[in-house]
Amino acid sequence: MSASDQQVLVNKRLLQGANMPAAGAKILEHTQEAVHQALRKLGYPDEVYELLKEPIRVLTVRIPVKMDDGHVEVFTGYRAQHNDAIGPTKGGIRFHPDVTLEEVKALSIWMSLKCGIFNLPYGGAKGGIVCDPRKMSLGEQERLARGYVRAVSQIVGPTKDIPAPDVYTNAQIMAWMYDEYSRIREYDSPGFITGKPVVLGGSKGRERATALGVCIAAREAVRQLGRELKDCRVLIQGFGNVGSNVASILHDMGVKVVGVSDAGGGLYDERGLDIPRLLEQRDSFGMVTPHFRDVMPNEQFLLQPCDVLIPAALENQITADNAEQIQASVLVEAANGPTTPEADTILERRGVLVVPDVLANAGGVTVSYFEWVQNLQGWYWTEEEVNRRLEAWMVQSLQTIFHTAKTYHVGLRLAAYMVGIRPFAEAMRWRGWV
Ligand SMILES: NC(=O)C1=CN([C@@H]2O[C@H](COP(=O)(O)OP(=O)(O)OC[C@H]3O[C@@H](n4cnc5c(N)ncnc54)[C@H](O)[C@@H]3O)[C@@H](O)[C@H]2O)C=CC1
Ligand SMILES: O=C(O)CCC(=O)C(=O)O
Repeated sequence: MSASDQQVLVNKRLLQGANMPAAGAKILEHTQEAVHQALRKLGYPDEVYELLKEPIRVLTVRIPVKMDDGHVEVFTGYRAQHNDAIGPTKGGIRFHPDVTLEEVKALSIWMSLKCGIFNLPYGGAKGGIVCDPRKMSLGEQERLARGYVRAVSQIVGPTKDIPAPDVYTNAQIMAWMYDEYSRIREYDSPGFITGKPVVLGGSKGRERATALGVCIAAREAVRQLGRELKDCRVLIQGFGNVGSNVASILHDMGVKVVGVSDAGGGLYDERGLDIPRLLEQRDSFGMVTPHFRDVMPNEQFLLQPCDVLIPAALENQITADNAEQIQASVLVEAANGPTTPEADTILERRGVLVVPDVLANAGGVTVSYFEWVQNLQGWYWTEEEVNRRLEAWMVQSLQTIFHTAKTYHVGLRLAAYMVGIRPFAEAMRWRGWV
């Protein structure tokens, strides 16, 4: 990429940054509309929607952190708990400069939908801190992670709300948070958080679980079109926890991965990329393109020839601006919210099969649930057991959504919202809330 191309990208990014509150509000609005539509289709009255359209609890916190140069920086963080009618709430914590309250609220609703689809005994939650960990030392990240736990400690816990990793957070950050929470409570509490290192009670298989679920979803979706995944060319946007593990699993399955990208742009080779080499070169923030000169802008990357496109980065990547030109016939949403509603309409008209995020990427929270169960029992499973259960739960949930879509003559996204939201409406009714 030339220096002027890079400058255009930087300017675009800055502009996107300036628009973040509006983008977050739009995501929340669209999520609310979809939840409303699903509830109406199921025949629930509007008072059910009134309670489900916003999280029942949201906490905004200010976290002072002593930076390495001695000055104190104050970070803003959020925790949104969507609904606790079924059980404690559950969902990841994101460290990212573009985090907004509205985005975190929408993400908490999506977490409820995932838990509903997979019959997990949880409601959804999500956390976020407005920060850029790529520009912070490990010590600064640790102080921020511990400060966040102190700030939200009243509303989280193994029977209240159980966090996990998300964008730019990982097993190390979960370990610091677990340690801080255990110190505050004065007892060891591994069930407080999932996605921990295995030696601290993390589940075997959790690190790859989201990606494994995505690959199973891709395999089953392609079969719906009468094809096999091993005969498809796959393009993956994002090379972090999810994207890189998707690439690794597909490579092991003998599938040709023709493109991968990160925040710096994309790499494409129609003969298939050397995935093991890219995995070795990738850094802890999912960057691999700095090792290459022939890097294309992300906008161009998404339009490259492929059969299956797997967005595994951030929201709003497939939009009305590029949906007409996307070449894939199957799109599997590994990221949360990668497709805008306008793009969804275009893709549906074009006959592209879209497996929605709340179905495709819920392997992560499913194995987080397995981790929590193992922590509560003190009885740990082998990786084979974890993967076998995940495979069975994924296939069952995919079949349920395909079947619901056919029965109600709706698209997969609306079917997923219907299946995901129904348990909350029912639980609230039994409890006498509505
Ligand atoms: N980690 C998990 O278990 C789960 C993650 N997800 C979702 O999957 C997505 C990715 O999450 P992780 O892999 O955990 O995050 P990560 O922080 O490990 O990786 C993010 C990747 O996206 C890339 N990226 C950032 N901005 C980009 C841009 N503008 N264009 C292209 N690439 C860009 C980064 O360079 C990096 O490769 C997010 O939407 C997350 O919410 C969903 C379910 C579970
Ligand atoms: O593992 C979890 O509990 C939540 C993962 C997550 O944040 C997500 O699915 O978006």
